[in-house]
Order: sequence, then structure tokens, then C-alpha cells
Amino acid sequence: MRILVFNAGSSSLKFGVFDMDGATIRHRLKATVDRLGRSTAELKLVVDGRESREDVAATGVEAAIAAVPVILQRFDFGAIDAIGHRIAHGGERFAAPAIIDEPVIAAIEALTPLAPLHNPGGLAGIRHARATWPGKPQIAVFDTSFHLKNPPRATTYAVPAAWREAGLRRFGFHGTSHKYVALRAAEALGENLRDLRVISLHLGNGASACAIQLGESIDSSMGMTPLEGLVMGTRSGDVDPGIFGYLQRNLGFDAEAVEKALYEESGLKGLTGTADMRDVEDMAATGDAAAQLAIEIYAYRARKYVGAYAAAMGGLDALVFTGGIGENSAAMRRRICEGLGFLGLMLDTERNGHVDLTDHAVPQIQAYGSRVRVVVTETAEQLMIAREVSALLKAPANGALTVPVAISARHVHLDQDAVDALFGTGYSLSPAGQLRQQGHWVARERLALEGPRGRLDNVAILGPLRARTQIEISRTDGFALGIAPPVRDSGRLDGTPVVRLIGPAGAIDSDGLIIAARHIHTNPQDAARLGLKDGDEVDVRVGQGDRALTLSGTLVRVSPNAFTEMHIDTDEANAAGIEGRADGELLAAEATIKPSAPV
Ligand SMILES: Nc1ncnc2c1ncn2[C@@H]1O[C@H](COP(=O)(O)OP(=O)(O)O)[C@@H](O)[C@H]1O
Ligand SMILES: CC(=O)OP(=O)(O)O
Ligand SMILES: [Mg+2]
Repeated sequence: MRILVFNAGSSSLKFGVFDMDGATIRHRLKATVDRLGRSTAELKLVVDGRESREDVAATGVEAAIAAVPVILQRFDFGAIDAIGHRIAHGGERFAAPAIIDEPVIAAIEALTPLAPLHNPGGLAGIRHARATWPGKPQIAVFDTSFHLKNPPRATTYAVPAAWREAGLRRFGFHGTSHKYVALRAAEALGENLRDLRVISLHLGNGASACAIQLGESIDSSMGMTPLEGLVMGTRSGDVDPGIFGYLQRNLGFDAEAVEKALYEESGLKGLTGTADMRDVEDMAATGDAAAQLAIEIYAYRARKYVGAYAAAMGGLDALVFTGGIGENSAAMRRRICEGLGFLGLMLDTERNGHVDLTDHAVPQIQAYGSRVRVVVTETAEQLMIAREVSALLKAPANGALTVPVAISARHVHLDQDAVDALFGTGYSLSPAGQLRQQGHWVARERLALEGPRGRLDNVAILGPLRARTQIEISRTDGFALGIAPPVRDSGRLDGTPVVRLIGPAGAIDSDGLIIAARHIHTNPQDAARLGLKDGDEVDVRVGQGDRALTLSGTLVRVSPNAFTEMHIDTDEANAAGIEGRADGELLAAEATIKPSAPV
């Protein structure tokens, strides 16, 4: 499938051509039209890896979009099968990408007043693509979708009820970028994103910070519009809402003039006369006081958000820099990180000064011993959009029901006696991170398992304590230990084999060793939506391409506050070629209730 992607930003147009073949993606064309609105814009092209630059006459985003079909004609990519569009504002309606039709266009148009610098460019892309490639599927991918499930405490403005009922709330933008760079950073750190508390700083012409916990956005610095938050190229970011009345009464500005100035004449441009950080840094270096102050304000605001989001998540594991400024300005990264030592964040200034992102490198720039890891990565909104387009077009048109799949690595649940024996009488485990299921956590402490054939070190302990110790491993782990545990539902431990648990204060032999039967946790609302009941056994299709497989007899467990998620073990995940996040498709629409299996 060949996908063309349009990404109309506030100051640039980016577009790309991707050849998608299963999981293999070829980025055929990568194009950026920059410096729009000046006498000549610059077109940067990377075609099959070869780079070129040229000046083009494009007065604005719309003119640049109109030139795309002409530019594409120069190359022999072959027919375009589908077109993806970055749309900044999707409001409450779009939690996921949408196939573009008239109602979708009308919804994007209706949201234009909330993203006046962005949605018009997105709509122009849609219009031109429809005219140029009539009949080809077009898909909108929204900046706001990633943040849509942010908790109400983060999305609600403390304003009169009538305003909130009229739709006033925070949304957050750059979601495609935040999601991509957080995944990228986790991958580079060799961790599962779900296990990390991440703050991502997208510092481009528009800029926003995002707090990511358990793999999902929980807060972001942009609000109902892309004006709130950080200092940007031409946008103010946070201001006191009290200034509106002042500007109106004392300076005679109406709402439109104020809004226009906050979008287009503020930020770096308002502070220095230029919106471009490169120019601001050059001016500052030659002694320009306004540029120096602008840089300080920019870094200070960003640093405050890092502190705030670390507090929101109860700590920070990784800070990620991306966007033109985040990727390229070592000086700005250093300023932002200065003073974050209290969080355990220490930058290696040497590494920070030599960041090289060629060949999609994702360097870490924290100092040795820093508790917080600091990562720089390029963003790839167009690539993410191409993936979303391909996933949406491949999804079964019958509205298949899916559940997120989580991989359970080996772990133990301990009872109090076991904790006393392994860690010392009266010891209490310290939670190091929350799990997705409410009230469940992973402990800082680890232990070892030992069997007749071998030993497994560094095994995770999950809390809270249970009435009876249960040890969950994979079949492969069983071979490493030299014990063959049965496949069991959690809690059904009678007659299970004994394994030795080894902690810092002692060792015990405990039964309760099982291979956890795959299962789906869900809550009553999701169960109703998915057509599931407690105790059902369902078939779930997981994995992609030639490793896809069907997991039969997956037990459904409904409880009031459960987070809907399917749990499989590492052997199952490996068999299906799943790494990190995945979705499983429920195959059996009418699940059958299985009588309890004999123990
Ligand atoms: N080497 C650099 N040093 C400092 N700033 C840079 C550098 N390269 C690019 N930038 C800044 O990045 C910003 C543009 O970021 P980018 O992500 O390309 O924008 P957009 O939001 O339009 O996608 C501009 O402020 C530009 O000055
Ligand atoms: C939403 C937003 O600010 O986007 P951009 O950075 O492309 O201006
Ligand atoms: Mg951008």
C-alpha cells in the first residue's frame, strides 16, 4: 500500500510518501516546505535517501499544498493508494483516526476557531487531495486523540458550569508526536513504555509538554486551543486571563485582535521580533538583551512544566526532547535541564553537545548515575500517520472488537509469611510503580527462584500482598528451573509444585508455581460493549502478518474497576511476535460460558 501523508503545521508543510508492506515500511519521499510566508519558501526533499534543497514560490500553506501533486510528478513512485492528513484539532469526537467523509470534514471545519493556525491547512490538504486523487481513501489523524482520555482533573477548567457545558475543556495537541517519541525513547532505553514515567517536550514552532504514564498521556500543556502552555515561535503560551479585560478596557483591543496577537505576534516573535530559535540564539550570542531574556523565559517555562509533570506522576524516569529546537539546540536542552538535579536528573554536557540523530539514532544524554534518563529523538508524525492509515484500512470493516494486550513477564505475589521469611520479620515491600489495574503495583524489591535445574534472578514482586503466595512463570522458565508447572487461573493453587524463593534475608520453599492461564480483565461497561460476561471463554486473534495466531479459551474476568486488558505470558507473546503494545481481536462474538474446570 502506498500512502501519501500531509502534515500542515503552523509554519511549515511536511509531506511524505510511504510504501507499506506488512510490517515493512519504506519512506520513499520526505519533504518539508519551510519559511512559508516569506518571499521564497524552501523545499527540502529526501527521495529514497538522497537529499536536495530548492527555493519555491509558496506564499502560504495552501499554495504549498497545491504544489504537491506537481512535485510528486517528478518522481516515479507509482499510484497513491491512500492519503493521510494530520489534523490538529479533533475535539471530543475523534478518539481515533477517521475515514474522511462529508460529516468528518464538517466536524473539522467546526473546530477551526479552536485551532485557527492549523485546521485550515489540514482542510486545504483534504480539499486538494480529493481533487487530485478522487475516490482514494483519505484518513484524518488528530493531534488531540492521544490526550482525549486525560483525567478530568487535567482537562477541566475551573470556570462556570454553563461554560463547561458549552464545551470548554482542555484537549492537548502534538499527540501523534508525543506518542511516537515516547515509544521511541522507551525502545531505546530497552524498557516497556508502560513501566516508565515519561515527560516529552515537543519543541518546534508550536511547542508542548506531555506527561505519559502507563503508556498513556495523562496531561499536556496545550489546552482547549494550541495557545496554552510553553512559549512558542509566535504564540504566547500561558498568560493571565486577567489581561483580556485590561487589554479591552485600557487599550481598546477586541477579542479578535487579542487572539490574533497571542497566536501570531507573541512568543519568541513578540519577545525578540523573530519567531525562529536559530535567529534568536544568534542574536543572543551577539549580546542582544531581548533575545537573551527570551531564551531564559523559554527554558524557564519548559523547566517548570517538567517539575509540574514529575509531581503529577510522582516521579520521572525519562525526559524526551524532540521538535526542531529539542532536536537541534544543545544550549536550550542544557538550560531546561539546569536545576532539575533535585529530581535526580543530571545532564552529561559533553554528550548533550554532541547529539547526532543521523540514521534515526536515539541518543541518551544523562550523566552517569542520573536517575532520570534524558533522550533526544527526531519525531516522525508522518510515519505515525502512515501507520495509522494502514492500520485503519486493514481493520476489518465489520467493526471488530479489540482489547489491548499486555505481556506478563514472570512475577510473584507474596503472602505476609513469605515477606517475613525472605526480607525479615515485619518487612514491608515498597511500591516502585503502579500497574494498570487499580491498586496494583510492582515492588522495588526483587527475588530469585530456584529449581532442580537452575535459577531465575531478579524476579518482580507484585503488590498488594495476597492470602497465599503465587508464582507465575512461562513454560520456558519452567525448563530453566527444571519444574513443569500446570496452566492455571490465578488463585487455583491446589496441588501446584514447590519452588524455592530466595530473598536477602532468607529462602523458603513454597508451592503455588503456575503458568497463568491467559485471561481478559474487564469492567462491566467494557464487558457490555464487548459482549462479554464474567467466566466467558473467548478466542482472540493476536499478532501480525505470518506470526498472527488465535489464542483460544481466553478466560474473561469482570470486576468493577478493572482496566480492560488481555494478559498473556512471554511465551505466547513471543509466539505471536508481539513486542510492547498490541491489540487482540475478539473472534467469538457469542462467547460460551465454560463450567469451572476441575482443579
Ligand atoms: N540548529 C538549531 N538550533 C536551534 N533551533 C533550531 C535549529 N534547527 C531548527 N531549530 C528551530 O526549530 C523550530 C522549528 O521546529 P520544527 O519542528 O521544524 O517546526 P514545526 O513546528 O513547524 O514542525 C524553529 O524555531 C527553528 O529555529
Ligand atoms: C498544534 C501545533 O502547535 O502544531 P505545530 O507545532 O505544527 O504548529
Ligand atoms: Mg510541529
